[in-house]
Amino acid sequence: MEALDYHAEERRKAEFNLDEMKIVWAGSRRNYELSDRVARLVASDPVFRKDNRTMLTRKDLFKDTLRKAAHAWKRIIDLRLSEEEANMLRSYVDQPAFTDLHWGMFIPAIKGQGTSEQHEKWLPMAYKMQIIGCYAQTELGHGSNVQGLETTATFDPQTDEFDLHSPTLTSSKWWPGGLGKVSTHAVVYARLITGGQDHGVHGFIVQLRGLDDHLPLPGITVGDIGMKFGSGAYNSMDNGLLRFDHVRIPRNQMLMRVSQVTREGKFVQSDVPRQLVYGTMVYVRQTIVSDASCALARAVCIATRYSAVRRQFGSQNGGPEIQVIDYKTQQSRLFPLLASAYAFRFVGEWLKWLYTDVTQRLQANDFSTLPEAHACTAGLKSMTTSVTADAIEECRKLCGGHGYLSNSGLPELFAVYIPTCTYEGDNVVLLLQVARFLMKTVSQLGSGKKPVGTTAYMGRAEHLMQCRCEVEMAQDWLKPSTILEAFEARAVRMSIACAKSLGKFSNPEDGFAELSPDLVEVAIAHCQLIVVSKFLEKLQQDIPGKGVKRQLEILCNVYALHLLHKHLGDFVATGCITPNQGALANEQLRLLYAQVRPNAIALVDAFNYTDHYLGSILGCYDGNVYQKLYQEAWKDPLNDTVVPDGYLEYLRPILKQHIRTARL
Ligand SMILES: CC/C=C\C/C=C\C/C=C\C/C=C\CCC(=O)SCCNC(=O)CCNC(=O)[C@H](O)C(C)(C)COP(=O)(O)OP(=O)(O)OC[C@H]1O[C@@H](n2cnc3c(N)ncnc32)[C@H](O)[C@@H]1OP(=O)(O)O
Ligand SMILES: Cc1cc2nc3c(=O)[nH]c(=O)nc-3n(C[C@H](O)[C@H](O)[C@H](O)COP(=O)(O)OP(=O)(O)OC[C@H]3O[C@@H](n4cnc5c(N)ncnc54)[C@H](O)[C@@H]3O)c2cc1C
Repeated sequence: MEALDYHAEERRKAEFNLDEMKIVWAGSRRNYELSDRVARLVASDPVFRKDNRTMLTRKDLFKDTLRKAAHAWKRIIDLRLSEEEANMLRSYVDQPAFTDLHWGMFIPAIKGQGTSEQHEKWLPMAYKMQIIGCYAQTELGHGSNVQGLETTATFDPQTDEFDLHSPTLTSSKWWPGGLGKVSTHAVVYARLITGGQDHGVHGFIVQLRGLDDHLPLPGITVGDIGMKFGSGAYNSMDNGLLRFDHVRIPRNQMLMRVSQVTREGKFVQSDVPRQLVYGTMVYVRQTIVSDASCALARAVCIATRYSAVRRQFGSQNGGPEIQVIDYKTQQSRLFPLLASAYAFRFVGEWLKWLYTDVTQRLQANDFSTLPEAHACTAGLKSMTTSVTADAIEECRKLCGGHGYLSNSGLPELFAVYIPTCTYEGDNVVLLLQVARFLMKTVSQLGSGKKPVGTTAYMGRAEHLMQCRCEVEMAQDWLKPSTILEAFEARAVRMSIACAKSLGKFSNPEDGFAELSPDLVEVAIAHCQLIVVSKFLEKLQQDIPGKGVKRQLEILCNVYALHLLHKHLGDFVATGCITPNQGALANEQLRLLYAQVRPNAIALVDAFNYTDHYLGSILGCYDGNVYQKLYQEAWKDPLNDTVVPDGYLEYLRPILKQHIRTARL
């Protein structure tokens, strides 16, 4: 018997080859096949069930997380999965866990900042999970300001050891994931002190718990920091606190790629830039951009599928009501988010390439592209996560009342996702880093130093400052060069205007602080330009499959023109376009939405998410929403009994009070 599919008609409308689009989304046929296989493996395994987790107490949720992590590890070993497959498996398990930090930060920190001897000693144990580690940087008093950390690591030449100490309450490590209850080790960031001199913040490998009894080692106080936002969600993670009372570690546990301390206690700064101490954050910010596209795609998939099932108003002669996806307002809220998911996917792919490139250069002692890699990872992490967090909430609203049900999957997705705007660098703080980079680039424009990479457009500032947009009809906005020039002109004009305003301050730092809200806008304009330009570059590639490239062109235009519409004030105020050209862009946008409409369901099918991973009744593949909602309601523990617990103690006395009152 053929399976019921409420979306069958929608799927028939698609004007492109879905299988080829799935490959574009996955990045390659190989990636598609790998991720499809691993996603199904997880979905079919009862241990990875997650539909009940919002009902669990914190302790039960945490134990469930440990069970899943142990089972995942067993599957990884038994099936001899590669590192890439293992990472995929953990991400499809879809439950924040200590393993994210062990594999995502502890190991990369040792790899990036350790020497080859340190790699040889620590990495084999970490890869086999004989030790489990976390990334302990943030403190109670300081997170963004890494240079303000207070934990000290004082070298003692007598014993050839460092003495780790938390001198104040605010120096307590606070937030590291996996620290609270699991990690046996941590990379701890502390101020290095030798011979009474402070050499700033460096990383140290520190054992926290006994490998036999899991008890904290002498001098170490460690625990969980408490419940976080939402039920379920990030509470599966043991974000922790940590204090040191003169804990001793051997000298060779300082990560010594960037700087060294000799046996005599001499501090040696190698020719590697000190910013490499921040290298793990650059790596993780890059992964967060790709993850943003996944989270956004997930929310959009749920909202799109539900919008095609949900009908409201407009029944004629007893016929069906209108699918809410056919309302223009629904399309104008939903389709830009769909386009953004694809845009973030492609910029994430490009950022991965940039990161790989900078890593190879660093190995060859070429540090020239490090500032750009920092600016790109910081800016794109900030922009994509802010958009995604807002988009998940928008998708909830697009699903009306049912979006607020836990089993829509959206509340939990939101709760898990939103800290991404804060961790790995507060989004505003990171945009200010991008702005610094841009202001520096502008200040060097007259010096003959040609801007390269993502700021190459600034080298054409003279043209971009006075060029005029040539759009006369709505369809003129479909020309890639017209779109690109409008975004470049807006970014360069905003940058130069800010640089000029900064020049009016006698103290540049005062100016930077005063103008920081404008500088944030400049950074956003630059990041949006990067995303638009990388989407356009993607379209230059050979993309096989009937109609696939055409759909991507439509999505790229939707992405760019919705931004133009949203930030019309910037584009018009900087004289990049006229108000009439802005209106034509909006007209074109409406036409584009009509082209997306028949393909919408297939465009979200291309994400290839299993129902398990989506975790949403509203987004399930077959669209059988109402029956599933009805069945699911009966599974709620409140429905275990017809009359609720507490009736006799609390309800009945109130309900019966009129009888007593009447008797009085
Ligand atoms: C299998 C699993 C796969 C993936 C999972 C991955 C990960 C795990 C999952 C999720 C993550 C979960 C939790 C998150 C964990 C954390 O949150 S860890 C803590 C993160 N903390 C931060 O991000 C702190 C943010 N603050 C900073 O980064 C910096 O302090 C600052 C950049 C804001 C400022 O630093 P300062 O030292 O004060 O710098 P400055 O004076 O402003 O700048 C000096 C120069 O250095 C340049 N620079 C700054 N940062 C970097 C960098 N990272 N890389 C390269 N260069 C950098 C800056 O541009 C300045 O350059 P100049 O040329 O202008 O001198
Ligand atoms: C779920 C979660 C997991 C985490 N995991 C880890 C982990 O594994 N390891 C770890 O070390 N840390 C971890 N952290 C800590 C995280 O990295 C920090 O919270 C983050 O870097 C932000 O720093 P903060 O908390 O000090 O924010 P603050 O800097 O105190 O920010 C507060 C406000 O001040 C503003 N602000 C701060 N500085 C400036 C400025 N210069 N200019 C303008 N505005 C400014 C910010 O925009 C924000 O609005 C985690 C945090 C969370 C929420």
